[in-house]
Amino acid sequence: MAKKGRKSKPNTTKKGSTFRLSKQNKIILGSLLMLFSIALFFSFISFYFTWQEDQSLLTEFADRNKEAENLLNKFGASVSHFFMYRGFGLASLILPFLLFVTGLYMFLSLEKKGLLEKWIWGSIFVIWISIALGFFAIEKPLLGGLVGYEMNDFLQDYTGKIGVFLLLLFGLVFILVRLFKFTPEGVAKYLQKKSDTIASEFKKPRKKEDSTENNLIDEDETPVIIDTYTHKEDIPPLNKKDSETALEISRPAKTDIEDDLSIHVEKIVEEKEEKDNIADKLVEDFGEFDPTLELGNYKFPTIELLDQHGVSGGITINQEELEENKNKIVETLRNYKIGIAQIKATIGPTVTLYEIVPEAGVRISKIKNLEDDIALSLAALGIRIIAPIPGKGTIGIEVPNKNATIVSMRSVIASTKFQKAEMQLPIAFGKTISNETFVVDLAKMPHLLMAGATGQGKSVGLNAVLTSLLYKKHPAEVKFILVDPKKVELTLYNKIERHFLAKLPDVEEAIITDNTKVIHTLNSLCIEMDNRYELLKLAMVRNIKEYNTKFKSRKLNPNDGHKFLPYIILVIDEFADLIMTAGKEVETPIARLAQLARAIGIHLIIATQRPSVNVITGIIKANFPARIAFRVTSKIDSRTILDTQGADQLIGRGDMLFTQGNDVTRLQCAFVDTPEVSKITEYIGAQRAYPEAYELPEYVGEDSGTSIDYNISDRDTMFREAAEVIVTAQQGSASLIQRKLKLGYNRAGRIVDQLEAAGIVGPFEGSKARQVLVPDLVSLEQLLNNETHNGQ
Ligand SMILES: Nc1ncnc2c1ncn2[C@@H]1O[C@H](COP(=O)(O)OP(=O)(O)OP(=O)(O)O)[C@@H](O)[C@H]1O
Repeated sequence: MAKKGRKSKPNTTKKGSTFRLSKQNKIILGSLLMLFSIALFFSFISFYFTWQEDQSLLTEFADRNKEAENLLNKFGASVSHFFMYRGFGLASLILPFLLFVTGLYMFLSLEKKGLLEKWIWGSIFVIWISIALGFFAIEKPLLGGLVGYEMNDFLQDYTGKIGVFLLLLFGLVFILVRLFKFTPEGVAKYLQKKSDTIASEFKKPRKKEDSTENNLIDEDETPVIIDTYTHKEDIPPLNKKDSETALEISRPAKTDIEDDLSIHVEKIVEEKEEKDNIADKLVEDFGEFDPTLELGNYKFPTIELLDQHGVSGGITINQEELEENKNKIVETLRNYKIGIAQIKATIGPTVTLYEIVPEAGVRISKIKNLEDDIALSLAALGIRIIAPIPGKGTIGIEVPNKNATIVSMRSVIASTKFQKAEMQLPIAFGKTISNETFVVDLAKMPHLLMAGATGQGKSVGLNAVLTSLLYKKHPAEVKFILVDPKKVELTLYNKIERHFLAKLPDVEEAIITDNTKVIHTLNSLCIEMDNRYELLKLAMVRNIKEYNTKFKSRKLNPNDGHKFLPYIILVIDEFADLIMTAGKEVETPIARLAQLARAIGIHLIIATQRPSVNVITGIIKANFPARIAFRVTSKIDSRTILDTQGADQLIGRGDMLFTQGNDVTRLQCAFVDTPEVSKITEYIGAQRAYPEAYELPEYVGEDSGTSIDYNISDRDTMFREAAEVIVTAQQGSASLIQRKLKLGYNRAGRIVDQLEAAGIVGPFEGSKARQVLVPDLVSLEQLLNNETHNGQ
């Protein structure tokens, strides 16, 4: 079929082409016409200047001796005489133009569609112009030519001069309306646009070059009008319409009346999914979901509940001390032949940072090695040398102030930095060495490891974290799970149980002091984590923030199990104690939570006195990038917690190092005393609360086979000795107990099972000896004592 159709086509074209010129002929004829038109044009122009001289020659056309003045000689003189003098005068110039266009059409084999129209309009123009110029034929006969003069004369005989004028005017209107599509509105619009352009240009005459966009519009628009009037054939009528519409849209405010504006796009915006529509309607009717509404009258604790510790008015600078320390540093370094180019001091609350720029050629390691010597010469503890200070190119020597200033919690809470912090879980830790309030987002950390020897400020640090959050967060937004094996540090928070704490169902005390319950809570948290991930998946969001935003805008239906999710913060004080007694049972869920819980708003804060490697294991460390070190007793401990030394050189009492990756920042922890915490919790506790603490999912513990032996009274009489043997040898094998204590195989095996249940050795590992979970006899002592306390 297709073939047929294709075949028939050439036939028809062939038929048509019998009347048409071939392409070559078209080119030949086209170029001939164009050249002829050019000849005519030059003849006509030249005729205008030479017609008088050449007039006499017209009759002697055949005489070859006579030459005409016209550019195209006798031919030019004759043809021009015919068209210009005897014909239409100046209007004859249109003729070469029409011939040229026709020639061009042929030359380029263009569609001849508009050509006839051009000739018709061309002829009308010729007649109109020649009649119009015929008015002046007596003085200038060439203007209108003979035809113009005669026609003018003829018409004047019947209608008079005014009549001819009116007829010509009508002719002009006819041409404008038919050819240029002139309408009164079009003229008005064009004039309006012009005046706008002029007005705007007057307003900002200098900015013309900058506002290229406006210029483009203006420049574009003006020619569009002119184009449509002058080259109607070149631009199809549709284009013209388009350009007119475009004009209206681009200036709706100015060209349209206000009624037109009010019809605008709102209806299109309303076209949304049905689901969103419902959500929008709900939001419209009830407003966004407000999780704080249940405790709508909740009042955040006031700043007055916190005390202003130490001197008010910030740090006092002791000029003498500064000078003295500077001299000592310079002197010590000079003794070792290290010259200083520059020295600068920044006074912090606890330490002053002396930044030195050594003279050229001094090795940094040389200064670093002098740490002890500088400390000796300054006769001060806690000197820390940072060589070089990251990003500064200087060497820092931190020297403790003789009189440290206490950074009160009140000052950091009141700071603008904290008050204006746009963070999900802002924590004001304290102040930096340059006395700036240090605020970080726990949600970004996303978990925090805290270590420090006893009495160096860990508990105060934990309280600072909790206080920060209590000052910034509504009970609906954040929940704490507090694990406090010491039983005294966090008990104050009992008062806010129904506001801020989370607990397992059917558990009396929200604050967990019993290590066995921690395992249940951790597993329960893992279930909560899995549940939350499921909710996030259903809601098709990636994190808790997006989820809660979607829930607030009522796009998630509570009937599908969706609910507002508060952040859950698990705080464990004395983690070492926990891992010693529960080992893997604690480590595994903690590692799991640490790895996965960030997106669903569960954050862990773990504090330990003993930052040894068997407490802060590799797996835990890997998942806690944010770490805080208070003063520790050895360089090894410092390395364990921070991966660098320095924490052993701190001065204690809240002097701490914070790292969240690479940089280590020295901070003075904000001090919040127990009475202050007590006042805050009382203030919150006295307010209306939820009926219950936030309930965590129930966890049904798997009873392991060895748990029967957990009963302390059922233990073998040789249990303690066996434990000591195992811990001393750091080798968990039954044969060792057999040999050392001269026991039978079965009895030794039973004791090993009991040791496993007590968390002293790890589980059975085939041919390998069991892992010993307690590092030394002191820890063992502590563990066994704890057990007896808990057992009572
Ligand atoms: N930021 C601080 N500013 C001033 N003094 C502080 C600061 N932090 C702690 N201290 C002082 O150090 C003492 C011990 O602090 P804290 O109880 O926090 O130590 P800790 O590390 O928790 O000890 P432990 O591990 O034995 O519980 C506090 O009573 C207080 O006097």
